[in-house]
Amino acid sequence: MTTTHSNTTSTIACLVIGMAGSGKTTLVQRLAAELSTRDLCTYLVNLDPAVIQIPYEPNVDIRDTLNYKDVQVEFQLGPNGAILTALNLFATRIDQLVELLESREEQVDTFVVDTPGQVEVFTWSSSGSIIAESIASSFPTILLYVVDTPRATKPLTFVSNMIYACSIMYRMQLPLVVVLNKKDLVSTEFAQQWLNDFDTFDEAMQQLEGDYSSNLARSMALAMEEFYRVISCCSISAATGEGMDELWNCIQKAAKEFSSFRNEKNHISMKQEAASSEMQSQGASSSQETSRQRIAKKLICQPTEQSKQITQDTFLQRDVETTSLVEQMNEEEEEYQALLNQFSTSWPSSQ
Ligand SMILES: Nc1nc2c(ncn2[C@@H]2O[C@H](COP(=O)(O)OP(=O)(O)OP(=O)(O)O)[C@@H](O)[C@H]2O)c(=O)[nH]1
Repeated sequence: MTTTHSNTTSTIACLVIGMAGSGKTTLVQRLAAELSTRDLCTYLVNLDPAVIQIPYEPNVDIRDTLNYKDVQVEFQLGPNGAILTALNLFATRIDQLVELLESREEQVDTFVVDTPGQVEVFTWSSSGSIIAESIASSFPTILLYVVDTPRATKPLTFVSNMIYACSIMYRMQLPLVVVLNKKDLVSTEFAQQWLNDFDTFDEAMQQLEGDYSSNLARSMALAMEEFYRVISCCSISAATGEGMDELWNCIQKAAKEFSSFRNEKNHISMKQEAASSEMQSQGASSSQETSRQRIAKKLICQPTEQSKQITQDTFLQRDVETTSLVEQMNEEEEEYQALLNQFSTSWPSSQ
């Protein structure tokens, strides 16, 4: 590393995640190169144990401590199981990684962490959460969710990708930047429009009118509007370097939002703790109260005849439909009561 730490902001940690082949590794390389032209120093961490070649020189490489092939043989696992196990083993040493990063904080502007191609291995595993949470306990940490834009030009694929991004953000409780990659291959304008304006997305969906999946996608896109409001989005080409200014701005903005995400999280857990101690002091009736809330959630999440009907109707009437869903819940008091009894017996009273 030839560059020096700017000392203007505290060191930001970026976790680069995304579907296989979306361009995560290329982005890590590009980001390091771009930031070095601004005299900003990056520190690169590779957490993909199965990658054979990477186009950058990582400062920390999971492959130095774990041999993915040995893990596969030793634990008799398939490729994905071995990646997950390697990550689990690495997570047991996460304190060492964090100590190392902390010791570099003075010299480094940005830690960039490359994650396995199998996105679910990192984002849905305990080890992924442990690694992310440990880094976030020491540095403002953000998620860069890389989208393979040429593969997301169909509304259905696009919305599936966004649902994934949304679920990761809420699971990890970290600010997320959607990075629309490969803009040298396809214009990313369509995606920006779909993110900013539901009507444009709806127009695209009208070509699939009547198809069950199109109704589902519209329904999902509507539900995602809130998520779209809290994320940042930028268009880049990791291959050519186009859009890197915009990306760096988004990273800095997201890092500033990190503390409010954390405060929100603390706020939620404090509220949960307060609710739980109140429940304990109030005894069994409160525990039924909580079960009731859980069941209400369950009923809303389950596809009912009513909700199936909703997916077939125009969403202009969604408020009316939502009201009737609530009414239906009230009508289903009998089923509700049966579920309540079932839950009251199967859930421990402390729940
Ligand atoms: N044209 C173009 N190709 C890109 C871009 N970014 C990445 N690629 C190509 O996309 C392919 C996958 O890129 P990687 O960086 O390996 O993607 P990845 O997400 O790290 O892949 P996995 O780790 O296997 O999931 C490679 O052939 C890259 O050269 C881009 O902005 N434009």
